[in-house]
Amino acid sequence: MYNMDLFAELAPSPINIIDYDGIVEYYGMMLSYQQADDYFEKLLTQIEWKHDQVNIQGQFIVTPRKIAWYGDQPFHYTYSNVTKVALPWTPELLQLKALVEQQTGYKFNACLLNLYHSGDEGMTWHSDAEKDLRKNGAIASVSLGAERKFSFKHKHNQQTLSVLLQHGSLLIMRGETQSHWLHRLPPTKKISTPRINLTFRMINQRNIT
Ligand SMILES: O=C(O)CCC(=O)C(=O)O
Ligand SMILES: [Fe+2]
Repeated sequence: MYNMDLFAELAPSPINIIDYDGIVEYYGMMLSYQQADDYFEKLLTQIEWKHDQVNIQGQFIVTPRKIAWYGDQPFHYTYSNVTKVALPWTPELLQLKALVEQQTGYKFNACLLNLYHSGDEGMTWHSDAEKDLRKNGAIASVSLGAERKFSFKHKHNQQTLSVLLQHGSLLIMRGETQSHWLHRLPPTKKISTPRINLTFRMINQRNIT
């Protein structure tokens, strides 16, 4: 019998967003709408959200966006010149991690979460290639809440491509994507509701206190 509460069926094969210099696969909805709503509510209240602190060209900036960093061990993760230490997994994060690993076939040992309170908040062009991350490791991105546009820009030819990240969807960036492409979450006036994003990552094991 078809059960609406089961995890939504994935497209038989994910759609590749970029055709060269890396692989970005959009799987569409990984969770049913109800499950996505439930995870959104739980993560919103249970995650230890903190405003992100970044240091850009000597300027210490506190972002309106909130973040959290979780992992198998107290991994250190430094980006924008600020180091974060991973908190232990929550049950919901472990469930989502297991699901993502099952769907993608990759293993992850840490997760960076972002909370964008509205369309006013986004993330500027960057690639996720810090030395703490496994080189060319896969990064799996789960989206919950407001549907937002996610864009890629090639570092040399400036080609730009975008995908809409649905509530409960899964996207994976792998291969040489981070070496050749930047990505961003553009701010938009059209959206006033919040979005949570989880990026499951593979941190090098030596990055422990
Ligand atoms: O919010 C997103 O979809 C992307 C977040 C991102 O690129 C990051 O955390 O590195
Ligand atoms: Fe990123």
